[in-house]
Amino acid sequence: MIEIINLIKSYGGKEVVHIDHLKIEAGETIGLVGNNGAGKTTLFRMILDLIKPDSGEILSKGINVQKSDEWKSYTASYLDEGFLIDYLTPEEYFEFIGNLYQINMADVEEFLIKQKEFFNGEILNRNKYIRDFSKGNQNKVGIAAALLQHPEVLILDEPFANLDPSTQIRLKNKLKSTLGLTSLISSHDLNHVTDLCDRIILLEKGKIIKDFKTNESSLSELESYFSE
Ligand SMILES: Nc1ncnc2c1ncn2[C@@H]1O[C@H](COP(=O)(O)OP(=O)(O)OP(=O)(O)O)[C@@H](O)[C@H]1O
Repeated sequence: MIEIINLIKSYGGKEVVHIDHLKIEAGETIGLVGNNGAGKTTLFRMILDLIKPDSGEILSKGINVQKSDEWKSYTASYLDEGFLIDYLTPEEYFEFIGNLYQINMADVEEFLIKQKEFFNGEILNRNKYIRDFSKGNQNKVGIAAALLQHPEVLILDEPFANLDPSTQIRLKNKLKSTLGLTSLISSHDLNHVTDLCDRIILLEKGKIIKDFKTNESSLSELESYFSE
C-alpha cells in the first residue's frame, strides 16, 4: 500500500528522518512511537507531500506521492489544527469537507449523528467557530473530518493528545471498528498504541529502531525500552 525507499530529510545539516526501506501493507494498523523530535511528524508530512524529502521516494499504491495526486482521493489525515478552517463552525467545516469529497449532505448528517458519543455533546450546535473550541475538541473535529472521507489510508498524528480519558477510549474503539483501513497513528501513549495497532514502528533520531507485530508482551517491552 505504502512503500518508503531510501528516504532522507535533514534540517540544518542534521538528518531528522533516514529510512532505508519500509513497506506498509493494506489493512495494517501501524503505531509510530518515538521520543520528542524522533521524526514522526516529519515522516507523516513527507508521506502527505507537505514537505519534500532531500532524497528517496514514497510510493502509495506504487505511485510516487510527489508525482501524482491520485493518493489524495483515498488518503485522509489529521496532523494538527492547521488542517482545520478555524473561522468556520464545525457544521460548516463538515459541510465543506462533504462538498470537497462529493459526499451529499444527507450522508454527512448521518455520519455526524453516528459521532454523538465521540462528540459528547461538545461539538455540534454550539454556535461558535472552530477557533473558539478547546484544543481537545478541535482534535475531535479534525479526526471526525478525516473519518468522514471514508479513506482507505488514515494518518493521525498524536490523536489521543488533549483528549479526555473517556474520549480517548471512544476514539480507540472507533478506530478499532474501522475494518480494512490502513492506518498510521503516532502516539506517546504506549498503552493505547499497543492496544490499537497490529504493528509498532519505533523511531529514534529519524531511524527505525524496532518494527514488530504487537503481542501481549509489546507494551512491557516498549515500557522497558523507554525507561532505559
Ligand atoms: N521546519 C523545520 N525546521 C528545522 N527543524 C525542524 C523542522 N521540522 C522539524 N524539525 C526538527 O526535526 C526533528 C524531528 O521533528 P518531528 O516534529 O518530526 O519529531 P516528532 O517525532 O514528531 O516529535 P514530537 O513527538 O515532539 O512531536 C526535530 O529535531 C525538529 O526540531
